[in-house]
Amino acid sequence: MPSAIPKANLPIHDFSYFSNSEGEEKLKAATEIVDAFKTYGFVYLVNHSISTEKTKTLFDWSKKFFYLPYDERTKPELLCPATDPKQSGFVARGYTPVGVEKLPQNLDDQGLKSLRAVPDSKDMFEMGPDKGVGQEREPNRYPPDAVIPGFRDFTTSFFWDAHELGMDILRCIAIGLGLDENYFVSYHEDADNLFRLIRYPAVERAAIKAGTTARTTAHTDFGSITILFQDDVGGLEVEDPAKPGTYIVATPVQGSVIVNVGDFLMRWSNDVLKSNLHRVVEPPADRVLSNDMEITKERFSIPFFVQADRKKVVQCVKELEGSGAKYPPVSAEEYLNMRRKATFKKF
Ligand SMILES: O=C(O)CCC(=O)C(=O)O
Ligand SMILES: [Fe+2]
Repeated sequence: MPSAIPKANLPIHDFSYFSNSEGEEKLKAATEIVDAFKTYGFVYLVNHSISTEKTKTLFDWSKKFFYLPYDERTKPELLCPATDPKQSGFVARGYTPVGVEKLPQNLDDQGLKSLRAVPDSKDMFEMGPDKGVGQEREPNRYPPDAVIPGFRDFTTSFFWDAHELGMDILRCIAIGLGLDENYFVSYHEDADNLFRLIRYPAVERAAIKAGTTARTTAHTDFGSITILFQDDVGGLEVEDPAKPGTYIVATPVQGSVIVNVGDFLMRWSNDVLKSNLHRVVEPPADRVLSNDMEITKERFSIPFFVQADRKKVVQCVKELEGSGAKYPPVSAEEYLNMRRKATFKKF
């Protein structure tokens, strides 16, 4: 007997119903998950292929990294190239200090300037694949093994577990949309994904409330899908499609991953799948350290951005065209570079 599915404010599904079934059963499980992506753009999955134990160990490694001395994290060879004005690439690898990335809500947003005036209070460590075109284009930037022994091996192994889970989810989406199960997977052969460890430092609650600092302002993700691991602090919210401008609290659910559709896949699906706005706000009151200042707890989260092979050109899926394709063909490279360019402060 599978155990009861925990409760959440957004759809939550037992992924083993998809992974461990065939035929009609599999189709039913996939259709339910795809329905959630059509409506909310977000779904929680429990009983997926990555164990709670391994995820917990990943968070332990993330803490170890962010607790390294500041000088170790900010060595020039470790800093993300996108933070360096002399570099032309927009490739995320290595360490990004607090205040550099600002996720825009919308590329044409008139308010982008004022949004950017409020720094996102977070720092990040990002990795790509350890082999293949993604690695050749921009090698990973790790601290020396002597500084944090085992970090590189563990995160590399986790990268491939998350990639496999991503491919299973893309199969599920394809089946749920009535397509060949490898329709999307065949555009993700390079595993050119982005794996991001985030630390939101403890901040004054009043500052988040007053809007003088933010955790992550409202944005959509760029890629195909995002698989998010979060700790138990909370703060993630997803826009309520029934009431735009209001948000649903995406409470932490142990052992789950939160999966969301990115803009690239939304475009590719001719807007059948929804890429939805989300943000990270102050955590609930009980996650505030009790002292005079009301400092919110430090929060750790780990998104894994599944991204398509850069050279492949996608056009709106024929079967989803309805009364016509809404977008011209685009290569993943063109699209992702365009989005990334708008993300970093210096550009
Ligand atoms: O920290 C989180 O929970 C979400 C982060 C996020 O949305 C992102 O990095 O795109
Ligand atoms: Fe996001």
